[in-house]
Amino acid sequence: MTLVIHDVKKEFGRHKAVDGITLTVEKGSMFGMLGANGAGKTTTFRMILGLLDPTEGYVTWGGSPLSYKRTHLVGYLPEERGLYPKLTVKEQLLYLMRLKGMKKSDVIGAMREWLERFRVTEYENKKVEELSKGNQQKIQFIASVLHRPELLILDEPFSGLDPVNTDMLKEAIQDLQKMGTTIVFSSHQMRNVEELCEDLIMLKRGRAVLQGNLRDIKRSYGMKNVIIQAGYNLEFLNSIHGVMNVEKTNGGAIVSVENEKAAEDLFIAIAETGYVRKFEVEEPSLHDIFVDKAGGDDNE
Ligand SMILES: Nc1ncnc2c1ncn2[C@@H]1O[C@H](COP(=O)(O)OP(=O)(O)OP(=O)(O)O)[C@@H](O)[C@H]1O
Repeated sequence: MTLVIHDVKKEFGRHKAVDGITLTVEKGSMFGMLGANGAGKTTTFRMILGLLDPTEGYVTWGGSPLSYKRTHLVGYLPEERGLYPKLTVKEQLLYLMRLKGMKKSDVIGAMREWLERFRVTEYENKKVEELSKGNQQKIQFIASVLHRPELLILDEPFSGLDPVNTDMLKEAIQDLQKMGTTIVFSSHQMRNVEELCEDLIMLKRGRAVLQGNLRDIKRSYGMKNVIIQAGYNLEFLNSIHGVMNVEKTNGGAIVSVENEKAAEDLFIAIAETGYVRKFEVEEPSLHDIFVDKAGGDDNE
């Protein structure tokens, strides 16, 4: 089973929310969908799920579109969390999983395993509205995976979770991947994306500004960070061609450069100036790449 998104566009009136995205997600992989607010992530998820029809192009899972008839194949954690506040956790999960065609006894068994895993067994018979936001989110996550979907779509799964719960959820997601689930998720927390996914797409105004394997992207990305330790003021480096930013640190600076050539020029400049205790060229973080590519308001 492969998820295929082929030259997909979605227009709302004259507004192009998604403007020609093509990507493939192989079975069992974890794929990151990144982009600033309004870049088109949720709209793309809704088209994958068959909740929205593309204006152009197509989306398929295992060769055909996901319609309501194939809803048991997919799990979805929507961005706007939508549980029924007056139902208990058990009633809620029973209701949602019956819609997916699951037997009551199977739902109860799987639910108890998940509640235990997320350390919330005491909430089984509590109304959803009585739970904290983070715990509601755990329940909603459970609702998206209880029926063991082949394809799991997670829209901002970590938002609103504390660090302990974030780690718990991360582990659960990784375990699902190990079991063969194909996972597509969005997150504004780049650290989580770096930890979890191998491949990604970065959207800006509905278009891909970057796409591919995360490690390849980092390696081939021109921009680098140079970590320097030297006992004198390094602000003069600002005037070197290709230097984007000089951030002072304790005993030195972190200098962002446009390419490796600029790093070389830096090296020569400071070696001529005085003693250098440390000079290290680092690949950019995904955060740096995001700000460089998907941030800002320019029309690249
Ligand atoms: N039903 C709709 N009608 C009109 N415009 C819409 C509709 N849904 C989304 N849009 C617009 O499409 C664009 C993309 O929205 P989308 O929700 O896909 O972005 P996103 O990347 O998920 O953003 P965020 O990170 O804020 O969740 C936005 O400009 C949004 O206003």
